[in-house]
Amino acid sequence: MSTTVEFARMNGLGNKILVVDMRGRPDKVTPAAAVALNADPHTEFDQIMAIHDPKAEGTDAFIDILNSDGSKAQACGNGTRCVVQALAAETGRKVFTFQTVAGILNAVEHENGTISVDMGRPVFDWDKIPLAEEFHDTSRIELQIGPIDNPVLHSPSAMSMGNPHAIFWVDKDVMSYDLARFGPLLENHPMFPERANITLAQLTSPTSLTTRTWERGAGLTLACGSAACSAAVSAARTGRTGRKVTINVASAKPPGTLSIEWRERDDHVIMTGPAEWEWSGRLDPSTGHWSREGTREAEAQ
Ligand SMILES: N[C@@H](CCC[C@H](N)C(=O)O)C(=O)O
Repeated sequence: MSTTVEFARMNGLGNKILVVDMRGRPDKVTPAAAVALNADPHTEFDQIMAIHDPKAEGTDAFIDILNSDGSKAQACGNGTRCVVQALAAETGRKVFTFQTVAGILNAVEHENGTISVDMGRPVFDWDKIPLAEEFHDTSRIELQIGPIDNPVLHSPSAMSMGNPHAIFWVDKDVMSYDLARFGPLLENHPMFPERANITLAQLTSPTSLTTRTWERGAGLTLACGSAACSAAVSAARTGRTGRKVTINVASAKPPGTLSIEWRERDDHVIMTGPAEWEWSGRLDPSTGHWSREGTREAEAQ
């Protein structure tokens, strides 16, 4: 078994993704390798999407997801679109079914290059999100940050999109909040026993929102797909919008949007947006040592 595997540096609206091809091997990308890759400015990332051989009949691959701190994530919308684009380019196929620890995901690449992922059903039960306290209605839970009589952020919607999310609705530009300061406090708040992804959302029209996210295990990111799905669901659940919205991801690079539909017939959330390949290389999944294909840098590594 070779010590190195192929990987691609990709992004979904700027969310930094490493797609690692682990097919045909029994080992995994280790947390130590993830931390080492993230420590290098050339390979720093938000999530690793490790593609493994399928474990269940009818699926194309098992996807193992790691955050940049080496922890595991159950879902990654932007990363899933990157995996679809990589496998579509390799195989010429357009339709894929993946398995993750959170369940089965169906995805399709459209003629215009955008990719739709069926992210499944959101979960609202407090103990499944999970929250530390019982809430009958998780569309608006008791939680606030800032002065007690004038909180900066308060009453988020909580849900699981496979992974835990808290959506704080704000009236001002999402970029005007000090999310780098509040993000870690809220991610690690005792209310979230498995930590949480923290999103600020602003309603910009009856069919559009702007979002900005502090990711569990990765920090401030340029974009987060499962957070955009959660914001869309929260918007519909709290009566702010209908079930189809455009999400303007505030810090996306290049600027861009996601279309989200919380489908009426089965409550599945369908996310549609772009993915972009940047460069490819090889890495050692146990140490994170890497080389870039076709460059001198590769030989120097
Ligand atoms: N960037 C992702 C979400 C990543 C997972 C998250 N950090 C977690 O630990 O739950 C996306 O696009 O959904």
